[in-house]
Amino acid sequence: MTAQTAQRGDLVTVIGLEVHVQLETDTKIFCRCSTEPADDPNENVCPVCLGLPGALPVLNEGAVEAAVKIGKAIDADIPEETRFHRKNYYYPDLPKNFQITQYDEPICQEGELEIAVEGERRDVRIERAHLEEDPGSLQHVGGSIDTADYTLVDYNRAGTPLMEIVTAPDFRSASEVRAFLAELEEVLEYLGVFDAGRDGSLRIDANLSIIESEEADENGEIGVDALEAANRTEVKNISSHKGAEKALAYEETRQKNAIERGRVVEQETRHWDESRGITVSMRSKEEEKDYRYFEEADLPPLRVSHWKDEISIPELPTARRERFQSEYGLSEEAASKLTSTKQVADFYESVAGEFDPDLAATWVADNLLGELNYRDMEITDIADRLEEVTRLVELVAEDEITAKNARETVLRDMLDEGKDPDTIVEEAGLGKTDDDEVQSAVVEAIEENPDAVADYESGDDGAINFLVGQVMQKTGGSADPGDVNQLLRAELED
Ligand SMILES: Nc1ncnc2c1ncn2[C@@H]1O[C@H](COP(=O)(O)OP(=O)(O)OP(=O)(O)O)[C@@H](O)[C@H]1O
Ligand SMILES: [Mg+2]
Ligand SMILES: [Mg+2]
Repeated sequence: MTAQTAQRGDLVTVIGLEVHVQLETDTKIFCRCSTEPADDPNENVCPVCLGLPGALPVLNEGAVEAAVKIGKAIDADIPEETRFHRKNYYYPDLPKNFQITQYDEPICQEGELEIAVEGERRDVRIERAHLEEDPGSLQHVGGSIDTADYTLVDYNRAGTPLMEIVTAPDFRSASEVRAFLAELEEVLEYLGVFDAGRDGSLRIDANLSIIESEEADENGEIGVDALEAANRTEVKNISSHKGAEKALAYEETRQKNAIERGRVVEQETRHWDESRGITVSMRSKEEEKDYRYFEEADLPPLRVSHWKDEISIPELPTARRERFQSEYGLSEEAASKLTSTKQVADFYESVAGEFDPDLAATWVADNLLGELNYRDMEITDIADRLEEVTRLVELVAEDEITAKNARETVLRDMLDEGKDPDTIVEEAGLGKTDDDEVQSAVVEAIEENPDAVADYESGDDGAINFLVGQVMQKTGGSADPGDVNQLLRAELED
């Protein structure tokens, strides 16, 4: 970082994230209540997740399995043994007045995640990732958190398994944060431990501080002492990538303005108010000692050392992206699109295995994803119809229908009307017309349009397009326009 520009150039933005990921398990982390979205508030609850006195937690094996998968994916150290602690705080979303979480022996330590920023790859360090229970959710009625008339409490969410992933303060801009969140979500979905479509499944606390560039060394690196000494704010209540970007941009400007005016940035917890697009001060930052962490005596320490050998994870997006380029000769852009979710990548590979990889790429990346996107759908919405899509690609590969008809009629009707490709081809008469029929349409078009023929013969090459149009009309659009063009020219030569 060189201090060439005045004032603002002298300040470095430092960001670290705490990302709370809801793990996809059937039941909650310490009881057997369902994690499915419920119709009514306080429906999926029991003495354990309501925190009634005397109720005892039992750890959900599925949550630990998911945590180990995440640990392997971020190349974290998974210790011999992991423990749970009580983090004490008083707030209505948590009826026990403590949250069962992990403290100094979390299930994952010191991992990393590779991201690409402006074409350059680099690692973001993950300090730790630990398991904990989600608190209940609060609904503020008649305003925001600081202005509401009253607040309703819903414990359906209480006890949903969470993985809190804590990054090192390695980000220097909101766009790096965006790249990280996108990559993280992709990885989590590949692992099958997370559903991005679920409301509130990813919630972010964003920590931001502004540090004078004099604190940085010649490589722009800022030392641990300076990072620790800096006053940071922690912005809570961010539930989307967009929200994170906006909240960080707001916070960056707010802190820089304060510094430029000679004011001190308070170390505090702030709340992101999505509807107003601002962060508001909530409280001074609580310190570790405020939480009176102590060991959760109701849960014995858990030996996890052997789990990592027994649990396997699939090929991850970055590796798969690279393999798609080398194995199928795809561009980086196509490979990225085709690996954006595991389902898309798996489907691409099944199609590429049967037909030409390039044709498969056009069909999956451009046609299918394009039409799905237009309809606000995902590949998972047509999971049971992928065989039909493969059949459609086969019809094109075997030259039974034109690519244009396949794309513009068959695929669209498949998605809009739920019919299978063969039925659509038959009903709409899209099967490629046989050569005789095309040939006689060519002869007819020439006989019926002497003016266009005369124009063509006197050197107006454009007149051929009119004749092509006539033939296409006669064959109901099922002839190949390029072939028709050739046939017309050949016929007119004679
Ligand atoms: N100078 C800094 N500027 C911005 N972020 C920082 C800075 N120093 C540390 N951080 C980030 O702050 C976060 C600290 O999270 P951690 O969960 O360890 O502590 P906490 O926020 O105090 O605890 P809690 O879980 O109770 O919120 C990390 O994401 C880290 O990268
Ligand atoms: Mg934290
Ligand atoms: Mg925090």
